[in-house]
Amino acid sequence: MSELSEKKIIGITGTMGAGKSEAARIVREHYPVLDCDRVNARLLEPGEAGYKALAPYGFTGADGRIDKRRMAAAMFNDPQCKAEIEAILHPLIRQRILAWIDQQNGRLVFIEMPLLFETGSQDLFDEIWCVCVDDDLALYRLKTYRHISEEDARARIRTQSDPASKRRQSDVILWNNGTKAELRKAVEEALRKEQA
Ligand SMILES: CC(C)(COP(=O)(O)OP(=O)(O)OC[C@H]1O[C@@H](n2cnc3c(N)ncnc32)[C@H](O)[C@@H]1O)[C@@H](O)C(=O)NCCC(=O)NCCS
Ligand SMILES: Nc1ncnc2c1ncn2[C@@H]1O[C@H](COP(=O)(O)OP(=O)(O)OP(=O)(O)O)[C@@H](O)[C@H]1O
Repeated sequence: MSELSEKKIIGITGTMGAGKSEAARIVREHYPVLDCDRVNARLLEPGEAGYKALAPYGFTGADGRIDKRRMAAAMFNDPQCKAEIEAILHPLIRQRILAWIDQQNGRLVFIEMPLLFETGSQDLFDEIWCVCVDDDLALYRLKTYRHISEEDARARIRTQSDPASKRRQSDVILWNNGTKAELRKAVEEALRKEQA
């Protein structure tokens, strides 16, 4: 168990488009799951800590909200800008994760964290599950179902650590090259092992 608490804290990670959210949706039917992309989106809302800290970057649109397309274009075309923004947002995300963990009473809690390894966050977790998919299938799904251009998806994926290294560092591998029903089976099997 983590030194942070008596709970078992499980991280769900994987490359962009691997199916983390899909896996998390199934886990959420049984256990609490924190979605770090949502935590980050919240931090970027007007008045929130991330929004305030990013004011000098001029990403705010006419409606007073951060224009995420503009922010993504800046970040994924300029490694220096990306590093600066991450240095602002990642510690804030970590703070929110710790606060959320503290509020949970259950024995098992899950955190969906895309950049778990990239941010060196392994220390937060008792176990890490990695959702994996072939590269071409991830790009196809992102394009077809999430309407993200292949170019934008590739730009993000290029900056993430490679899937094989994520797999090597994970305790459980959930392959998602098949149907959603097959992913559900794999997730439910992993959950059964936790309950055993
Ligand atoms: C660039 C931003 C504005 C794009 O917002 P958008 O709503 O389009 O995407 P969303 O936040 O839902 O992320 C979708 C996926 O993009 C990938 N991604 C997001 N941020 C990053 C990053 N810094 N590096 C690599 N990949 C990333 C992840 O696979 C993530 O699951 C947003 O992702 C952001 O603020 N990123 C910086 C904070 C961060 O690192 N978040 C991810 C870890 S919690
Ligand atoms: N087995 C599957 N069959 C068909 N579509 C799938 C499958 N798994 C996931 N998808 C779809 O593929 C897309 C990408 O999956 P998902 O959003 O879960 O990935 P993710 O790893 O959370 O990506 P991100 O890093 O962007 O958050 C979604 O539209 C999802 O519904």
